[in-house]
Amino acid sequence: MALGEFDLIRRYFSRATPSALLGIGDDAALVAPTPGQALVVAADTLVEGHHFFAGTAPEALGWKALAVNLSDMAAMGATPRWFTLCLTLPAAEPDWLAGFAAGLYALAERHQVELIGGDTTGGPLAFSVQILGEVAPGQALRRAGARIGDDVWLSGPTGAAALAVEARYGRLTLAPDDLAYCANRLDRPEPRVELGLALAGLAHAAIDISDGLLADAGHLAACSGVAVHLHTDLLPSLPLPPALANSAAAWRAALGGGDDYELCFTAAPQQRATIERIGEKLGLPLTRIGQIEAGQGVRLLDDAGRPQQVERLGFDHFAGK
Ligand SMILES: Nc1ncnc2c1ncn2[C@@H]1O[C@H](COP(=O)(O)OP(=O)(O)O)[C@@H](O)[C@H]1O
Ligand SMILES: Cc1ncc(C[n+]2csc(CCOP(=O)(O)OP(=O)(O)O)c2C)c(N)n1
Ligand SMILES: [Mg+2]
Repeated sequence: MALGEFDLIRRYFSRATPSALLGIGDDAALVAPTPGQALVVAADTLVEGHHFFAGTAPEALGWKALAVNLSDMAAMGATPRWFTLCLTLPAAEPDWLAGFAAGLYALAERHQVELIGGDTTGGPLAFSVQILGEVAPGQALRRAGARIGDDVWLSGPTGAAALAVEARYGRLTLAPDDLAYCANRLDRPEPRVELGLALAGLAHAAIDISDGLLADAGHLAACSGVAVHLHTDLLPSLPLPPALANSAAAWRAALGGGDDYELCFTAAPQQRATIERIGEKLGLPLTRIGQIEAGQGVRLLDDAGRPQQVERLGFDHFAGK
């Protein structure tokens, strides 16, 4: 029996929403933000063929649709609370929908965010999530705010997801174990929500790495009116065999690949010990990769402090089209 639009919503996307005043089923949802907190609002879309490959497991898609939005909450130092989901589907397939919902709710439960509404239409496969969170107004982590002399930090290593993209386009061959690691980083990114919360009020500026380390560090530099100096010898290497981890492909991916959903943030050097303790507590490697200087843009320096020539790297939906 064909699954209708309203059956679909009821069956797969209507779990209880105890933290909302009114959840799914009316013309809109009602939420009451915590008094004194600022509401934090972000949205991100995933489109087949642009953000994910046709045939990607539905669990991974449900997970990632929410993960990329939670990552924006993390980058703001916000507590995520509620989200809406706009689904565009070529067909209503029960197995696919059950998988998508399982991936979505697995991550939602982990971060205690509730799906409170959305929209469902027919069309080419795409998902758009809008997320709502909260932060004490003065504590939000912004792209602006980096100060000259700050350390520049990065969570996790970057580049694995972009290596998986290269492999899936057939431009790179990876051994099965290496592909499994990279594909997991691409399909199931872990949004660094707890890190963002720990950094709120501590870091001076932050951004999540979606378009690539150099591009996103460039956004932080531009918003803060400073230069970001990054040291190639400080960049964390991927937990992959050295021949791959040190390859030109891994290097390009780490600097310009994107899809990492790690946080790049700046903080005063006096905070080093505190930040290292946060990393240990969260079991998340936090690496000091550079510092903030007067000037503009991003500079990449080798181990002798010599500036490296870098091409304009980073993901752009419209560049070159
Ligand atoms: N179509 C749009 N209309 C209004 N604001 C937009 C639109 N697209 C992006 N933005 C805003 O531009 C800024 C940069 O967006 P984006 O690069 O997508 O950030 P992020 O990497 O955090 O998702 C954000 O403040 C975002 O809200
Ligand atoms: C099929 C496919 N091609 C390319 C990529 C790589 N890719 C797509 S979008 C993107 C950047 C992030 O997407 P965007 O919409 O710019 O997110 P935002 O910066 O708004 O968070 C990257 C690296 C991919 N994940 N899948
Ligand atoms: Mg965006």
